[in-house]
Amino acid sequence: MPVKDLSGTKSRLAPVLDPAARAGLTLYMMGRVVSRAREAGLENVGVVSPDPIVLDEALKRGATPLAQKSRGLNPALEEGRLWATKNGASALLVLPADLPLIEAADVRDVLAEAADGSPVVISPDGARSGTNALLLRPPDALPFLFGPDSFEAHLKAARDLDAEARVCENQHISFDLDTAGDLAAYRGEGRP
Ligand SMILES: Nc1nc2c(ncn2[C@@H]2O[C@H](COP(=O)(O)OP(=O)(O)OP(=O)(O)O)[C@@H](O)[C@H]2O)c(=O)[nH]1
Ligand SMILES: C[C@H](OP(=O)(O)O)C(=O)O
Repeated sequence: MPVKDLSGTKSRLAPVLDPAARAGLTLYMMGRVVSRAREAGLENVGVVSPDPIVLDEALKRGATPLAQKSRGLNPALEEGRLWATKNGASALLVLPADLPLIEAADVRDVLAEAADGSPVVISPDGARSGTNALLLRPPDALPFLFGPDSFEAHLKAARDLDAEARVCENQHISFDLDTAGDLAAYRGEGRP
């Protein structure tokens, strides 16, 4: 799980939340995603971040803190991938921190999609433009192409590599909390 520096996190929410609230929201969401991932039975959860407060929270939640040395999301994920392969992982699941509706059953949904040996499973965001979960088996099955239109980019990379990619449509995973509109929708669900 990649988590940005708390001072820069959730910048699209700046019009509606002050910096402390954006940091608090990020810590809350990441802690929750770590716990749900562990509940789903993932053997090892690693959190890659340059932020010591994030890494401390990761440790408290039972994840392995990975101090990010590079800059940017995809390089951060490469650091996570290196950690996973060094530890003998047969598969790697990338989950962002900002999935406030995710439950253990949703994580299991993604894992189940790969149960018959499919090397790539992708869960898109609600607009089908972003990638909200990416399961790779083995961990180097695809390059990381997070950023604008990453859903299509990951599908294309799989096609180019002749790797079968499954799409896991999951309502909870499709909801990433990015904008003021997302925050309003989240609050509308009666969430804290
Ligand atoms: N370690 C690390 N994680 C990142 C980086 N950039 C984004 N992330 C994480 O990647 C996931 C998706 O991030 P985004 O939605 O692009 O960024 P965000 O900070 O949540 O929101 P914005 O600032 O509004 O883009 C979140 O878990 C982020 O914390 C980075 O440079 N390093
Ligand atoms: C990084 C990006 O996430 P978003 O910024 O769209 O939440 C993506 O899904 O590739």
